Amino acid sequence: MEVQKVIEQQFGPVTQWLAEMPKAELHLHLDGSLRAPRLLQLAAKHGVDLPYTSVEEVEAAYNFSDLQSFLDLYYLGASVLRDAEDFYLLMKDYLDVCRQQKIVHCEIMVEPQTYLPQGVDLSVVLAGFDRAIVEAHEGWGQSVQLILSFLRHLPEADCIAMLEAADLYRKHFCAIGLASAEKDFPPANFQTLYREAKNRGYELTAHAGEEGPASFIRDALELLSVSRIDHGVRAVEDEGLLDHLAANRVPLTVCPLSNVRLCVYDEMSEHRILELLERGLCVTVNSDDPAYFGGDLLENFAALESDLGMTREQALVLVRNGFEAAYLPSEAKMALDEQLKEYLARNP
Ligand SMILES: Nc1ncnc2[nH]cnc12
Ligand SMILES: [Zn+2]
Repeated sequence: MEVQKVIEQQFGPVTQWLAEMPKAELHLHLDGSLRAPRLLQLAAKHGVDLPYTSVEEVEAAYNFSDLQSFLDLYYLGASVLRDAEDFYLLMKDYLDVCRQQKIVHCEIMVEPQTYLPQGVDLSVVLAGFDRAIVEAHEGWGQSVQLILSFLRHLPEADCIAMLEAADLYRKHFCAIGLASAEKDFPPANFQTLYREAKNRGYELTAHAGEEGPASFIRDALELLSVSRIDHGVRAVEDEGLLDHLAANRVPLTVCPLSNVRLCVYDEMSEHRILELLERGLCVTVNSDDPAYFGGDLLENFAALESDLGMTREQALVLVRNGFEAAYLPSEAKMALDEQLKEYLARNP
């Protein structure tokens, strides 16, 4: 079926309006965009033994009880990525989604520590990524930035060693981030890493307040000096923090489908994203790990429309927040706003 028909049948009117609207996605782990068919293809190519043999078996396994139960399969999946062609295909598949869903600017989390057990060097990873990024940029003007994301279940010293190894490739990354298991690995453990990254001129973001408490969001802001928070939904537990986030327009890159699939909320109807929006926080919508959580960016917006009654006005503010929160110079943000204005003039 052609894409337009699928959109009309699957989505409500607000999401249909969003489908062709220029948008940004700021919270996307590239390993989390590795879909079952590609996963199986690469596993076969490299002779990697996985506990599944069909797309159906892979998707049946994606039934999570918490963040760790997801991470176990996520790192297993990423272990099939071995050579530059694999990384090219991984990036190309996601950038094709960007083209289909009108994600005109994306900021993608890359986690080189994940590939070290397989002996894959950052130069191999970036060679594959670069080829796909150049093709998408030249092909349809895709704007892409990479975030060098660290794994917080590993010692800080290992993260600093990776930061130093990435010095050779500094120009490829706009920011650093901090991902993986949150509860036992607080922001306070990574102060030297963040200080070193700041000295190198990186923008700073970190996952905080996904499974961890609101105090981790405060700590990420105060101890790590981050300018953006990935997830941050548990800020709702701290009124003073909500006031601070709103007053300072600190962006939260929220991932609704992820939060339900990882049991942060039992149901989408319990999600608080629209309350945060109405309170003046700079919340944005993102897909996190779309291959695992049942939807790309547009499906995340669709869930807000169907389960929370997101209005057109709210949808537009969420899209504008995505541009505001991007790690882009102001001229580039103005160009995105211009594209949005043109779309709105044609599709009021
Ligand atoms: N939702 C998530 N939280 C923490 N680390 C992640 N890595 C990939 N997805 C993640
Ligand atoms: Zn994430």
